Amino acid sequence: MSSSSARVDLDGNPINPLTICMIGAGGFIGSHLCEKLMTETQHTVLAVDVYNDKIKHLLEPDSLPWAGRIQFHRLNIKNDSRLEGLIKCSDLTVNLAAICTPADYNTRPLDTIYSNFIDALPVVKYCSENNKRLIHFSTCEVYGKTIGSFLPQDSPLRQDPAYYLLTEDTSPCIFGSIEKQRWSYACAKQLIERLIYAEGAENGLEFTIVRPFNWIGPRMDFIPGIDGPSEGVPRVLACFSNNLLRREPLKLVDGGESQRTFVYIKDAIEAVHLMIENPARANGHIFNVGNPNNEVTVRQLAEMMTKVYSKVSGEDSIETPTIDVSSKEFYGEGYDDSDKRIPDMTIINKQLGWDPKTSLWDLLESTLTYQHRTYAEAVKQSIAKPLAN
Ligand SMILES: NC(=O)c1ccc[n+]([C@@H]2O[C@H](COP(=O)([O-])OP(=O)(O)OC[C@H]3O[C@@H](n4cnc5c(N)ncnc54)[C@H](O)[C@@H]3O)[C@@H](O)[C@H]2O)c1
Ligand SMILES: O=c1ccn([C@@H]2O[C@H](COP(=O)(O)OP(=O)(O)O[C@H]3OC[C@@H](O)[C@H](O)[C@H]3O)[C@@H](O)[C@H]2O)c(=O)[nH]1
Repeated sequence: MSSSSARVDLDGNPINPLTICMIGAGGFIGSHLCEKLMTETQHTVLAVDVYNDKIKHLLEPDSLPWAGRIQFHRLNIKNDSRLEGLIKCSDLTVNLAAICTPADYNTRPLDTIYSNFIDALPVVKYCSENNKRLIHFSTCEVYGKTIGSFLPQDSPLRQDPAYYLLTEDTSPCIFGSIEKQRWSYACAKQLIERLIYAEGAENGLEFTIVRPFNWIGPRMDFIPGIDGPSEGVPRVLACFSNNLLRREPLKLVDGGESQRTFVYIKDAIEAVHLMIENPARANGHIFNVGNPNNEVTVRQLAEMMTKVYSKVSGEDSIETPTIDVSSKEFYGEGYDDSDKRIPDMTIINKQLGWDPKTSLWDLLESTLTYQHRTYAEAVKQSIAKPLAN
């Protein structure tokens, strides 16, 4: 659908075309957000990233209906003076750039802290100094562990939502000790949130902070040895997809007992779209964006992915579909985990009327269909190659 000038916001006001500086546009979330903005709006995107593989289909050929509304700028925001100019000539900046894979948090803690805090500082400063609106991507991980996880195992209070529901304005943020470097990411994200909030309070920065709760879907991370390093460890969707494609057991870290709520990327992108086009309702807010109805343990996720993959690939599952590994073996020293993450949806529902729609089974079915179509042949060839040599 192409938009017309008749599009209106949630309060009935016409939506004017915006120029959006999107930093990290070449990543998983960025690629879906660019796609949405190109196909359903008249906004222009200045797409900033060091990579563009995931948005190549939007950049060429020149005959695409949105040609001229998306420009790719290959730059590293760590050290590029062009950044301020791009922010200055935009109405809005969306900052997605970050190191955000848990395998990096305890093995590259310095890069993680620099990427999530230091590198975001100039973005906040340029937005504040030039009176530009900022939508900054934080994380659900700022909540850390739940209060409930510190109660005795048999305490009935563990069942009380007050002890596990994560609410933007009231929940505490509970991290592990300093040598649990897993929390360096969460801590850096929390400090940049606090800085953005302070820029709003002292200097009038118009901001929105997004806390994503495990958004998943096509183009998430990479398949090791196919479109990423063989030894790389992506997030769980890609790890399990890789295992399924290679017909290997899925590895359950520390028994797969941690719980997550997964939201379909396309539902989540709807929420960001609403934030972009409804500044009066989104400015000054922190929003959880997740799907509380899609809660599973990691073990249940593995079991469901195994079933769904069998259905979409037509292959029977292997005899031992999962194996247990310790977190030390899988991630190395200094790993720790969030126990449970249920987003409170009250604020985003009240401000933007947003609710997630897609069930976990349905989102896995469309995602694993994509994974199978995109990677199965390449994985088969990469497995066959060493034998042929
Ligand atoms: N996907 C999720 O479920 C999730 C959950 C919580 C938080 N987040 C946050 O959302 C944001 C986007 O996440 P994603 O899943 O799309 O990750 P991603 O890794 O796919 O995308 C991040 C993009 O930023 C780019 N980037 C990083 N550093 C850069 C730099 N210095 N200069 C230019 N580009 C740089 C990377 O090349 C990458 O394309 C991150 O801030 C992340 O912390 C995502
Ligand atoms: O092969 C695997 C991979 C992962 N896991 C487990 O699966 C769970 C989810 O792991 P993910 O790699 O998807 O990442 P997490 O949910 O822990 O954090 C992520 O989500 C929030 C974002 O801020 C970050 O992008 C990232 O930190 C963890 O408990 C992890 O230990 C496995 O059991 N096996």
